Amino acid sequence: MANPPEYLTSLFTSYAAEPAETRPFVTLTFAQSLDGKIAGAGGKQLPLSGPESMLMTHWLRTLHDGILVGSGTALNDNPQLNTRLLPPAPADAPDRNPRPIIIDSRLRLPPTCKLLNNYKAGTGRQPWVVSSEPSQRDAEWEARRDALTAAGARVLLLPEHSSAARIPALLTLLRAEGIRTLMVEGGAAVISAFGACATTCVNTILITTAPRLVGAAGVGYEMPEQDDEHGFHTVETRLVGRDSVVALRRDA
Ligand SMILES: NC(=O)C1=CN([C@@H]2O[C@H](COP(=O)(O)OP(=O)(O)OC[C@H]3O[C@@H](n4cnc5c(N)ncnc54)[C@H](OP(=O)(O)O)[C@@H]3O)[C@@H](O)[C@H]2O)C=CC1
Ligand SMILES: Nc1nc(O)c(N)c(N[C@@H]2O[C@H](COP(=O)(O)O)[C@@H](O)[C@H]2O)n1
Repeated sequence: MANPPEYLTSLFTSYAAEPAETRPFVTLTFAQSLDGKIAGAGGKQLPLSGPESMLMTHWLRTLHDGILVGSGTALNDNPQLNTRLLPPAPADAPDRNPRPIIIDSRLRLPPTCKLLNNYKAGTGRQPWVVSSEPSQRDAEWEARRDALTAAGARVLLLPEHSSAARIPALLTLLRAEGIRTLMVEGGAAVISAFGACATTCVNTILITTAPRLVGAAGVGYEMPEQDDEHGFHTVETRLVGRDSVVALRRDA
């Protein structure tokens, strides 16, 4: 397959027709177990997605300008967030990788992480690290900023906001920096934070559910009750390999 599957692209076709927005279109997406866990005990990273739905996730990545994770995921998983599982694109094709964006107030992302190594190797875009708490900015923070910048990252500053205003402010900043479409992959705290403002900040929720049970010690997340009046509606339900994939869209 040389292009993303039609059932994915059709989720986003209306975006192109929308007028200029002040925030990116946001897709909140992750893989979970049947009992609603996204990681194992102690945050152990789990291969929940089967090969087919993992491939789908990489196609989904190609449909977004940016891909966002929290510092917890960046430190725990050392992710790559690129599209390396896809068949090679023609040499003259535009870069299909989304820009990795890490929310990391304390700038704990290691300069030796895979995201920065991939950028240097040409297998990923330059990571942006967003620091949002001025109170963290001391000599140590400045040294970490300098080390990350030297390693190739771009460090962006987000003015301090209340907890409820932080995600909207982040989205406004990213749109001003050219991110029109944003895929939010996690982890638990970030999913919960986007979930809490989903009716204004999230356009699409796409959840892959793997047929396994992780147990009570696994890492879960919080979502508000679905409110049909404020419009998240199921627009796709399908089996991808052994996993079920459900997509919800918020009404415009
Ligand atoms: N199954 C799946 O699809 C996925 C699973 N995971 C799993 O999730 C786990 C990591 O989750 P978790 O530890 O919760 O870490 P997160 O990746 O959610 O990162 C949390 C951090 O993000 C920063 N942050 C900035 N703004 C906010 C905000 N408004 N709300 C919340 N956090 C904010 C904070 O860091 P700071 O103070 O540094 O700014 C916070 O500590 C791992 O076990 C990983 O394997 C992760 C992604 C997908
Ligand atoms: N779609 C999906 N399925 C799983 O089973 C997962 N564990 C995840 N995790 C997310 O993907 C990141 C890893 O990405 P790379 O393989 O390194 O590109 C991980 O950090 C989570 O964000 N996703």
